[in-house]
Amino acid sequence: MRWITISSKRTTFMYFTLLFLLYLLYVLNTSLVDKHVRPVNIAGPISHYKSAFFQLAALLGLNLEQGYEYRRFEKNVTPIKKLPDALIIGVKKCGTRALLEFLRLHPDVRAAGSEVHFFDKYYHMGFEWYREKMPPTLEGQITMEKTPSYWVTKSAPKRVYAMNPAVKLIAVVRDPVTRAISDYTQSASKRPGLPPFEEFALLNSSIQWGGTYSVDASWPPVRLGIYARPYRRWLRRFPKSRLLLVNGERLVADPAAEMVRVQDFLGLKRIITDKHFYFNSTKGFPCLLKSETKPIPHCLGKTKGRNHPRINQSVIDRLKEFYKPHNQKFYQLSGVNFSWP
Ligand SMILES: Nc1ncnc2c1ncn2[C@@H]1O[C@H](COP(=O)(O)OS(=O)(=O)O)[C@@H](OP(=O)(O)O)[C@H]1O
Repeated sequence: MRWITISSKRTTFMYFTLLFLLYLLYVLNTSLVDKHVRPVNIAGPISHYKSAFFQLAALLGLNLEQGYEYRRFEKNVTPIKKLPDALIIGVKKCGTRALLEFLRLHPDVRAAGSEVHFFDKYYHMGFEWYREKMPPTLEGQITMEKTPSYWVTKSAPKRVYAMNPAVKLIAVVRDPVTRAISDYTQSASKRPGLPPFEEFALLNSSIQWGGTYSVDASWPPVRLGIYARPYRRWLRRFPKSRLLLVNGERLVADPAAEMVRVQDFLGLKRIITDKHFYFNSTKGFPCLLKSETKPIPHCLGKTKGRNHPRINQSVIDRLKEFYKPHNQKFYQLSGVNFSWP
């Protein structure tokens, strides 16, 4: 009789220990999965129970998996399309494509290949349309998109904020004089016979006040180099800490260093390093080694890194003078001195 009591106590104890272990494994299993980004489906919760059960069985020395994959540390296996977590909002001709291509080396970044133009052209299509344009991402990966015209779209800050007030923003900036020439070079490549840069940059009858030229600030390639105005507009909606300014010149001279800043800002592990870049002297720009182990060289296409026409030095000097106060304003607002000449 006494033996039966002891035996049943032991069984009850074993029973509760097993239940406790099962519970513990279930909690451990579910805590490793972020349910927020998981699509709603019953397969997820069921798989937690399954794996907890198999783990418990394994602890007891039994192999009951019979072809089931061991899923304890597995992240979500169903890629889903999300609205962007981060955006490259500009600036046109400052190296936005290069930045996106560099970021794509990171395994935790997925980006839309082409410019989506949602916040400037297609906002009326709605967020669901926008989400569909995004690549599928796994849990832990961030979704990105780049459209440089967002920088100067007046309604963009408000619209982006409506999508996600916690979104991270990146703007690449470069010396506005070189940026203007780059912008013109792009137009000239599409329209052979376009009058020279100087004719657009300076106003007609521009020799005033004993030889000083007057800059045409309404010409888009010139106007776009006044960074302070759009920057201030973005700062009305987003804190400075959420808008990273990438130095376009450094992105060419030392891409790895600039990518450290970008990865830190996006909360990514520092995976993109100097091992991913080499300087291609024919192209005159850094190109990519797509994988550290099996390096595949890759340069940006022909439309990136074009030869610029030679511009009259006096026009360049006049543009530099023109931009000086605007640059100072921008340095003041951003707290960064880009030292553009
Ligand atoms: N690694 C690398 N390879 C090639 N080009 C590079 C690179 N890094 C920065 N850049 C500079 O990027 C300029 C084009 O800028 P964007 O990509 O922002 O142009 S666009 O607005 O998307 O049209 C492009 O301008 P151009 O030189 O006038 O072609 C380049 O100066």
